[in-house]
Amino acid sequence: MAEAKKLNSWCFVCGAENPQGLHIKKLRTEHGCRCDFTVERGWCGYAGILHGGIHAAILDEIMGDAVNDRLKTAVTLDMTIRYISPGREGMALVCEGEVASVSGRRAKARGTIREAATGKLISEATGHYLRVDVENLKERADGQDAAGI
Ligand SMILES: CC(C)(COP(=O)(O)OP(=O)(O)OC[C@H]1O[C@@H](n2cnc3c(N)ncnc32)[C@H](O)[C@@H]1OP(=O)(O)O)[C@@H](O)C(=O)NCCC(=O)NCCSC(=O)Cc1ccccc1
Repeated sequence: MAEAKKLNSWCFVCGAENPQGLHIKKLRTEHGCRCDFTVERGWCGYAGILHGGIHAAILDEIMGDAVNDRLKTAVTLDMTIRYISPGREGMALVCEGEVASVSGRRAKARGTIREAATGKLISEATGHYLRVDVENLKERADGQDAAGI
């Protein structure tokens, strides 16, 4: 548990130690995971509209956390996002994720981002995840660091 916390403490989405991070606080739900957040100016791209990459980062994190409840430690293999309505600077949003299916080491998850006040759908995603051995993942990353990759 302490090791998992250490591995996540610099997470771009939820890591408390990352000064460049989004500092999103996640909550377990009956069906998976959720977070509530407000769009900051620095998260926007064009004209005060939430950047598509930030949608992706938050959806991936929330779906991944829902999957981790079932597969322990998984990584994203792929994800697909539909951007339905712009998220705007200052808008309060809710992201929810849940596991759609599990088969062996693999899971499929789905997630949504909605406007908190109205429930209006802002974006939705599906993703595939694969259970991995954390130590192997860490060793691989350390090896790449050593090789300057
Ligand atoms: C570890 C692995 C995914 C697989 O490598 P290895 O262990 O060497 O195993 P191998 O290559 O043998 O494959 C095993 C099986 O998987 C299949 N398969 C493989 N790739 C794909 C594919 N792309 N798409 C579809 N399938 C694929 C492959 O065909 C094989 O299938 P088989 O068993 O023969 O039927 C490696 O490619 C990797 O590290 N990728 C980067 C992942 C990464 O960085 N993700 C982002 C960071 S996570 C995050 O940020 C979010 C988060 C937040 C919170 C919580 C959770 C998540």
